[in-house]
Amino acid sequence: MRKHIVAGNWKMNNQLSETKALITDLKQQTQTSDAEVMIAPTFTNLWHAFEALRQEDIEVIAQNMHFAENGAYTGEVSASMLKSVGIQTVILGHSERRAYFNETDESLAKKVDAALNNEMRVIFCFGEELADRKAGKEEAVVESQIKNALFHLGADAFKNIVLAYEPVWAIGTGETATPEQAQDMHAFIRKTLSNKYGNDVANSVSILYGGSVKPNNAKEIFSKPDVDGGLIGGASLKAEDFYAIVNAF
Ligand SMILES: O=C(CO)COP(=O)(O)O
Repeated sequence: MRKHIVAGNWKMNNQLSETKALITDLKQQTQTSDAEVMIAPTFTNLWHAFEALRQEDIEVIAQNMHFAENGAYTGEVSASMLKSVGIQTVILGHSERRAYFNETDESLAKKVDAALNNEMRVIFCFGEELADRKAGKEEAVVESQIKNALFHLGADAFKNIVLAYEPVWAIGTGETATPEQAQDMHAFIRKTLSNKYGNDVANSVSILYGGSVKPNNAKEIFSKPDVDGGLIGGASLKAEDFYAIVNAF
């Protein structure tokens, strides 16, 4: 049975006081689903969030990290630094990182290796742009993003990889992929994994959908057989909305 996961990507939102307030609200919510729940605050709030949620069933995860262990990389944060403040999971390859910070499949492959070498879990994001979909190239784009960043790994590594399909045209736009579009792509992703690593690996990897998931559409998206959870942006900034999505399983 694959794990259900609902992760809130807070992006560059919430100062410390706002982080404290949102965590207080999150603690008051009731979980009725079996989903693993995660939140990804910005770097400056990770330690506070980790300490504040130590006793709760909410994992605090990071939005990004550098591939080097340490050294002259001004402004960057390494895997071991994240681990030193309790963080075990990192989001890598978000489309905003690819678009605004020049992240490439090659640099992402190095980041994935660094995270796994530090025994961290990776939520690896990818997804096509609107022009790709209009040209009918969405599967080819997704396949190359996955192959280039992950297919150097051995099958065992996939125990610590979660995939997140986030079509760029659906992020922050209010436009969601239809549940059928999400299912079709998730099934294609699983087939791509199966062709390389076999059915056991393909069937064990959780594949999340991200892009304008809201309380009113989560249930339908999560009802699809190859959708194992969601990576939630805007709606993760309000505790009630986030838990309405967590409980949509
Ligand atoms: O980018 C996302 C999660 O990583 C999705 O963001 P929205 O839910 O705001 O569309």
